[in-house]
Amino acid sequence: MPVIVAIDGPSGTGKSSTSKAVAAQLGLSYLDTGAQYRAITWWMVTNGIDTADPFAIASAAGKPEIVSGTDPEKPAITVDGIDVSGPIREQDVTSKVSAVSAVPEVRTRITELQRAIAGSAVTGIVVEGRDIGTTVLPDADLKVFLTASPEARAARRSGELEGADLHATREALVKRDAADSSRKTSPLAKADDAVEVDTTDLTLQQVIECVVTLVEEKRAGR
Ligand SMILES: Nc1ncnc2c1ncn2[C@@H]1O[C@H](COP(=O)(O)OP(=O)(O)OP(=O)(O)O)[C@@H](O)[C@H]1O
Ligand SMILES: Nc1ccn([C@H]2C[C@H](O)[C@@H](COP(=O)(O)O)O2)c(=O)n1
Repeated sequence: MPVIVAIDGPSGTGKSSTSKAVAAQLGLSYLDTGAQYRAITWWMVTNGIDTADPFAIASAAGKPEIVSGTDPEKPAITVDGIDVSGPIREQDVTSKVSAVSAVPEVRTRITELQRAIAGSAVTGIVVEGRDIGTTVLPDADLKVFLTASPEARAARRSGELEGADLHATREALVKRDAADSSRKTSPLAKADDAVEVDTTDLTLQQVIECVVTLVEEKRAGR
């Protein structure tokens, strides 16, 4: 039986790093759903769609073809055949992704893709995002909700970007979390049956070991 693992949480809590490592260690597929929302945002920006206009976003939501790779060792994402793994991490996309991902037509489209990918994972999959445990895969075998203090998350993010301002980084991620948590459709939220792991004082390796143990316990208890 394939094992389905949902990992949700705010920005910078370690979802991607943890999910990739857990999937690689356990021989599972991996899906970065944030990358999918970033990819559709990139397409909107590139095609001159006004990202402040939910109606314009809704009517264009069905147009781009988004293809996600599921190999945790080399995550890949294309839009209409173009590799967008670099451009989707740029500041312009990051600042607009919350607005685009709040549009219900966008969520319906991307959720369908996510369910199809999870359903075809032969050994199982680790899917990370904001609404995986609550909405996309409510029957997941294991749900984990990662948290960390805004200070720890900002320090982690600033470490990735040369010359980043810690205060500005903290403000930007708190603002994005607020937008993602307060949208009407499928907001960032912990599922009632998710295991919450506060990663503030844990190393990445400790978080990975914790989640691997939780998956193994689930598998053993089946
Ligand atoms: N427990 C940890 N201790 C220290 N650094 C960590 C920890 N977990 C993750 N990191 C580092 O923090 C940064 C952000 O991690 P990651 O991208 O996995 O977070 P995320 O939750 O997926 O963020 P986002 O939702 O914004 O994509 C990375 O540089 C990663 O190496
Ligand atoms: N399941 C998801 C995943 C992501 N989003 C949105 C909200 C995030 O701010 C944005 C980018 O995610 P990241 O790459 O930082 O993990 O995508 C969402 O609404 N639902």
